[in-house]
Amino acid sequence: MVLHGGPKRLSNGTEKTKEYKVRVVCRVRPFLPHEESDESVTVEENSVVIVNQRNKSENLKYSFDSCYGPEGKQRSIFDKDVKPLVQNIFKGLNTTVFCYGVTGAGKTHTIQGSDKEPGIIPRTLQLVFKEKKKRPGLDIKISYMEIYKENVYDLLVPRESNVGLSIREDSNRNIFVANLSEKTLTSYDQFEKIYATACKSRSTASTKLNLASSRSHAILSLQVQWRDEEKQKTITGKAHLIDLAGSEDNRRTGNGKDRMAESAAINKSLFVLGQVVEALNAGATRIPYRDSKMTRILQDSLGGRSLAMMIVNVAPGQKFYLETHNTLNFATKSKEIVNKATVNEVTDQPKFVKPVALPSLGKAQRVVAPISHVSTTANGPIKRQRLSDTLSDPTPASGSFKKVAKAICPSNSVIKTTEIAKNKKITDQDLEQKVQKILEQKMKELSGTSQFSSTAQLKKNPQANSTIGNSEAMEIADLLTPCTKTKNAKAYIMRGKSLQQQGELESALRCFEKAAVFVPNNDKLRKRISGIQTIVSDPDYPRSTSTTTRRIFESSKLVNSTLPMDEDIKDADEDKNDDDDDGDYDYEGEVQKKLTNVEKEILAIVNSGKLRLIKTLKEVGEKRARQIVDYVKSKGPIVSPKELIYAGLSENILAKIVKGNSNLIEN
Ligand SMILES: Nc1ncnc2c1ncn2[C@@H]1O[C@H](COP(=O)(O)OP(=O)(O)OP(=O)(O)O)[C@@H](O)[C@H]1O
Repeated sequence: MVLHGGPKRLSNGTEKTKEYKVRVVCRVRPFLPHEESDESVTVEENSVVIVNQRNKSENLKYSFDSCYGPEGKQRSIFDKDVKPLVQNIFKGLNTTVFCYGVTGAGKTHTIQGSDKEPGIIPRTLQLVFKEKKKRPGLDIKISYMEIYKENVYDLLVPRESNVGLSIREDSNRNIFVANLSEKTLTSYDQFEKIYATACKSRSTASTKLNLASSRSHAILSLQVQWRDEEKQKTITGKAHLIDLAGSEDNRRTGNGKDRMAESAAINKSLFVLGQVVEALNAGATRIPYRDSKMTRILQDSLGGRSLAMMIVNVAPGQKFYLETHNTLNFATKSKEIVNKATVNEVTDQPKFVKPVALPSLGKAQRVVAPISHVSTTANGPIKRQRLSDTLSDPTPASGSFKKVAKAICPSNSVIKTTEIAKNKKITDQDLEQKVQKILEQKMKELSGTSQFSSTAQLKKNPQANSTIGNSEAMEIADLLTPCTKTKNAKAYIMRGKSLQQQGELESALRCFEKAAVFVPNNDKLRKRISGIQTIVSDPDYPRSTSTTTRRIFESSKLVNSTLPMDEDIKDADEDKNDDDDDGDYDYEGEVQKKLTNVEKEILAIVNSGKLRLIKTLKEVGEKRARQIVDYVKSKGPIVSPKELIYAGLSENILAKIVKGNSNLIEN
């Protein structure tokens, strides 16, 4: 059943999961003192009406769940729309509110507000502290981050000690940011101080359209947790309050060089957001969440398990017509997105199993999960499980350690569950070693001979294992934890990379093929393999000559084998918990199919990431080549030359590059 509208319709019953449409609310801000007013945008009940500038006798009407005109007050929006949604955190649900709109449309005003007119974040915290008066046991925590130029930064730590953080996914498919700090709050005053300091750290700058324009997406995550003694459960609710950076037209914002890179990152992530919405509405099997950090973080809020509300901020006036039109169209499409709200409950651990101390687990497990609850149990089927995850949450619903151990151990296993449970100081490394032992024992049993190499040997020298056939290797891979699979894949990829650099393509190919056994869904790796296969199967491939000749031959056949290696490794990393790419819809493949042969050649040269090679392209001088290299280095291989628009190249220049290099095919 799909419920439309707001959380009012969420049942309180025993059912833990319900489908919900994203609630979309529109807010049109008043004219600012320096703006010339007109009547081109008006609000009628729950609709926004704009005058069609192409045919002024016509009006375009957009309907939403709620609409607020210029007189709309912060309090009304909160009380009528936001509060009913966010108070679902006291039922153990995840909720998200995000503001979307063009630069200067009022997003920061709405979500953050000012001392005189507090916005959604301070009001939500006031609500939570009011609730704490009724439930003193309520534990309140916040984290606050920004995504600036595609890097994630912690806004609760001093700017100078800030390093970019990684986004990860746990075995329950919850997205979280590794090493993001969180603060436990005991009073509203404490929150105000922390929040005021954090807001100052956020990246803002002045543009022609907004004196204090936010140059980043900011995400405040609030977590409330309490114990339900009656049900013997710990319940967690989360609210993610998000101020997206504004989409912008660089000609109108008057962005100079400094602002351009920021603007490219902002526009790209908002473009991907549009693609995510399109893909969700089209029912595509692959949703491009991973194409930007912001959509990756919003994954749970768009088509995920969070109750979500989008506030669409609109600037009034004819001069914003195009932006308003685009924003409202986007908002209309977003109304169709369906999320599945799930209660975050963790049943008490059985008395006879001692919990394993959290600090003894791996780094990524120790950090707080600001985006989704890491150890929820009512989140639907668990696809793959890390041994360490199981230990951190040994509840029956998430699969006990015993179950996992049994799956990979013979009955006379070297590890006993009780031994693990008793041993509070067990580390990930200990676990890996123990698992390795079990695997070696299992492999011996499988082979009955010494021709089976151990995984430890495989790691040290991936090539040494050439006697293992693929089916046997796959059998071994099946026994491994996702983490071990990734490690093995990485070892092979690294070895392959080094061999490829030495011009030993055939040996490199063997390594990449072995890596693929562990990460069979890694598309980039598959492409690399097929690229190398094409080269080595070429009758002219100079097999027995010097490595230099082979390298020259390879670079003359610029194909997928030249993808920057880190991409495969990154993918191997992500592969461990990800089934997204198993889907039938291959977004990158689809884009590449539409490329002309010249575009494909240009793409291969660009993706080589080599300055010297890129400079050989006509219309690409030193400066442009550097822009391209920097972009490919930071973002990985691009899928179409058109993507270079985000590297700062204009559409005109791109057209010239494509035209100017048509000889790449003729020659
Ligand atoms: N509802 C409102 N009432 C009064 N003033 C408003 C309202 N909304 C926005 N403003 C004012 O408009 C200006 C721009 O708003 P704001 O900074 O919130 O825009 P933004 O969408 O966050 O822009 P950017 O994406 O550039 O950060 C600010 O001076 C803000 O105080």
